[in-house]
Amino acid sequence: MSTRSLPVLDLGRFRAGGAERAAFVRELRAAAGGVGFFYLRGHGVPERVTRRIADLAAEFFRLPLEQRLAIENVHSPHFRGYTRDGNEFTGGVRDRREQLDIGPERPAVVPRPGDPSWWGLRGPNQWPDALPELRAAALDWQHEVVRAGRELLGALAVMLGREETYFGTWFDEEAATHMKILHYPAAKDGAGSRGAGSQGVGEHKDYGYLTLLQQHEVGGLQVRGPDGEWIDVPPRAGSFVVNIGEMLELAAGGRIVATSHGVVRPDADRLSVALFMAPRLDAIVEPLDGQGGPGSTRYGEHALAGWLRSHPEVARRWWSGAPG
Ligand SMILES: O=C(O)CCC(=O)C(=O)O
Ligand SMILES: [Fe+2]
Repeated sequence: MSTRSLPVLDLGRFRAGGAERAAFVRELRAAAGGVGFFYLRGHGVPERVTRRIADLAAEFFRLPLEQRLAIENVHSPHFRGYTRDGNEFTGGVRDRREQLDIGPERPAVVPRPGDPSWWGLRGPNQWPDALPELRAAALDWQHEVVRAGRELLGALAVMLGREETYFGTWFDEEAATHMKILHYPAAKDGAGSRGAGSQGVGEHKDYGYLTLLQQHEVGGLQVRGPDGEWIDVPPRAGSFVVNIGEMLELAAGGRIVATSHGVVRPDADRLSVALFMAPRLDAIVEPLDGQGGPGSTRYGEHALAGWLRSHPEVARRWWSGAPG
């Protein structure tokens, strides 16, 4: 285990312009091109919004199991809703976490012959009847964090020598933004360090562009450093943890990296809320200047493959004919 810690970047400096902005872009280059993970403050998301979602997340996971299961994701072809502890897989191994997946609130696409299957990811969410205030709080949080994420994408574009609006094309109102509310139950069996049975969520890379993560008091998140060592990412009040996803690594021609990370089972209950900034499902993500890495990728195909891998029950029930 490494004792190094991740850099803390202040997005307010980018907004300030001039020398501050230039300094921010330099720090961003070092952070995004180095470990690929950093803390972000100065993001402008009000504390009222982060506190509210934290409180409601805790309340949601305290609801009786049958109320959580009333919105289980097996009822949704769009992988929306609740996943019970142990029903998600990473690297073929069961994760020990429960979660609520919330995507953009849109009507399902009525499929026509020849339509690509990934359009089926579009559709409505499932919301808990027993906690009606969660809907507004989640959408409010999402709205605020997306605003910060867009600003950061603008800074990354500048860092890559492009206009601030460079990534905007695929991030219009059809963008496949996704939010996940997570609970890692305390490991009562002492499994909370790396080794057999310690997987809160297994080692993975995120598949979109950027992830902004709000963590509460209990840690457990670890990232792979450049030398393969695990670096602890403890919660920092008022900061989000940001990491680069696979599609942004591709879009940036490999100049910034998507870093592997995972969560070890904590010894006390851990809550986190993640926002995955992702482009439209029909986006064709291409390397900047045609440089480096694999060729262009259709985001919808990439995202669907990930969902099918991690949620086999939903895959069996709704997607048995889909390419996988
Ligand atoms: O809960 C966390 O801290 C990380 C979650 C994560 O990496 C993910 O869901 O992709
Ligand atoms: Fe992740």
